[in-house]
Amino acid sequence: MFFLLIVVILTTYALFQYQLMRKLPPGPIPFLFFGNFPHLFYYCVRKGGFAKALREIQKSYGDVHTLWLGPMPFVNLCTFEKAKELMVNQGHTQLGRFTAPFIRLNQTDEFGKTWGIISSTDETWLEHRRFALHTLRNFGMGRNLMEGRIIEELDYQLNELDQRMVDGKAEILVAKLTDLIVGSVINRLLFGYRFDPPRREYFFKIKTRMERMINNTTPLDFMIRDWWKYVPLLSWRLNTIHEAIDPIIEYVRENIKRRKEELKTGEYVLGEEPEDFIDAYLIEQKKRGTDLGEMTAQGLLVDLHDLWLAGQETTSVTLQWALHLLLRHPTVMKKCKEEILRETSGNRNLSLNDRQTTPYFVATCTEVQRHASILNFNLWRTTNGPSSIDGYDLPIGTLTTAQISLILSDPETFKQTQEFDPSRYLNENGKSLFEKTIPFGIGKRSCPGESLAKAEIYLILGNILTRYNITPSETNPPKGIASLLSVGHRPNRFSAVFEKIEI
Ligand code: HEM
Repeated sequence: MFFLLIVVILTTYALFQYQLMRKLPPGPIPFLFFGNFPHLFYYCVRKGGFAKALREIQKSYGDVHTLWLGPMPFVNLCTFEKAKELMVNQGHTQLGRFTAPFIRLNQTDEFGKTWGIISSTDETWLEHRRFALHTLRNFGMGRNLMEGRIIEELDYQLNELDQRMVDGKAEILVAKLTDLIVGSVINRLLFGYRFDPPRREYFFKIKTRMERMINNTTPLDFMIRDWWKYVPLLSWRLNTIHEAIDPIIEYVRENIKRRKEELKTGEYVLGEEPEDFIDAYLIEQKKRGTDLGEMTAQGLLVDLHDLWLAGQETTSVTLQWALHLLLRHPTVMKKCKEEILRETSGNRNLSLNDRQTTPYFVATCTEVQRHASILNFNLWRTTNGPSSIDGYDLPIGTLTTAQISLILSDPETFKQTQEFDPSRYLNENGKSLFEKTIPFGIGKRSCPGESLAKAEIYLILGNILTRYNITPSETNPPKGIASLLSVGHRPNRFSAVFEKIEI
C-alpha cells in the first residue's frame, strides 16, 4: 500500500513537471525533485565554475532555455538582446521577484509578508524602492555631494594606513581595506557613522561570517525551506545560514533602537533635513501620521538590512577584483596612473568631473566589472503579466533571469572574452559594448545602487592609484577564486604592498 502511494505521488509529480516543461523553452531534462542540479554541478566541476557550466547548457539549448532549480523551472536569458527583449521591451511584466528562502529569512514577517526592496513585490516593492532611490538621490547619489562623502571615507582609512607605514611602505590585506572604505560609505548613509577602530570588531565579525556564507552558498541552497529546522541533518545547514544572516538584522535593529532612544531623551534631534536613511524614514513616518501605509517599522528594518547587505559586499568585491586584475596586468595599471596623473597633476583628488577626460580609466573600471562578473547567478524575477519570448507564452509566476555572468562573457559581443582588455571599449565598437556591459542587471528591477557603486569604484580605485605604487605581496599574491561551487565569484583574499608616492 505504502509502495503504491509512493508510485502515485511520483507519477503525479512527473506528470506535473512534464506539463510545465511543454509550456516553457527547451532545456536539459530535469531529474525528479533535483531538477538540473546534477547537470549544473557536473559541468561546474568539469569546466571550472558555474558561469562555464551555464555556457555549456546555452551551447546545447540556445540563448533562451529553461533550467530547473530543483522543483522550480526558470527561463534563462543568455544574451543582451534576449535580456533586453524581455526585461526592457516587456519590462512591466517582469516585476516580481523570487529570492532563495535563505535570503528571505530576515525579510519576511510572522504573517508571511516580505518587506524591503530586494525580495518584496507589488506595492511594497514599488514604494520602498522609490523611497530608497529618492533618499539616496537627496544624499547626492550621482552628484558631487556623494563624491565628498566617498572621498572622506577614503581619506580616513588611507590616513590610518599611512600612519602604519614603515619606510613609506605597508603590506595590507586588500579585502580589509576595501571592506572598511565601502562599508563606511554605506554605513554613514544609513546610520550616520563610519567604522572607526572602536566599531571595527563587530563589523569584521559580521563580515567574516557573511563572507564564509557566500563562499559556501551553492545553488543547492536554493532548495532550503523553513521546515528544514525540524529535520536533524537539514537543520544544520539552515542554522549555519542563520548564524551568518542574523547578526546583520540584529545590528540594524540595534541601530534603530538606539536612534529612537536618543530621540526620546533629546540626545539626538530630528532636523528638517535628514542626516541619514533612518532620519529620512522617520521624517516620512511623521509626515504620514497614523496612516503609515507601507512605511511601517518592519519596512524600515528590512530596507536598512537590504541596503546594508547589497550596498557593500558587491562593491567591495569589485574593488578587490580591480586590484587583483591590475596587479596581474601592470601595463594597464601604468596607463591608468599616467592618464589620471596627467589630469590631476598629482596635486588634487580625482573627481567624478574627470570622467570625460579619463576615457582609459573609465574603460578599465567597466572592464573590471565585466571581467570580475561577481554573480555567477543573477537574482530571479517572476512574471506578473502576459509576456512571451522566442514564441513561448510565459505563464504568470514564471521565474526569469537575465544571466549576467553569460552576458558579460558573451564571446560574440566581447571578443577574446577571457582577456582583461580595457581598450575593447575604446574602438569604434566601444559605445555598443558599454551598453551591453550590464553588471547591475537590466530593466525595472535593475540595481538601484548603480550610480553610487560606479562612483565608488571610480573614485576609490582612481585615488588609490594616484597616491600609491602598488605591487603584489611576495607571500600572499593575488591567486585564484575563493570557491568554485559558490553562487558568487570572488577572489581569494590576497595582500599587496602599498608604497606612498611622495609629491
Ligand atoms: C558593484 C556593485 C554592485 C553590483 C554589481 C550590483 C548588482 C546588482 C544586481 C545584478 C541586482 C539584481 C538586478 C536584477 O534583478 O536583475 C541588484 C539588485 C539590487 N541592488 Fe545592487 N549591485 C551593486 C551595488 C549596490 C549598492 C551600492 C546598493 C545600495 C546602495 C545596491 C542595492 C541593490 C538593491 C536594493 C537591489 C534590489 C533591487 C530590486 O529588486 O528592485 N546594490 N544589484
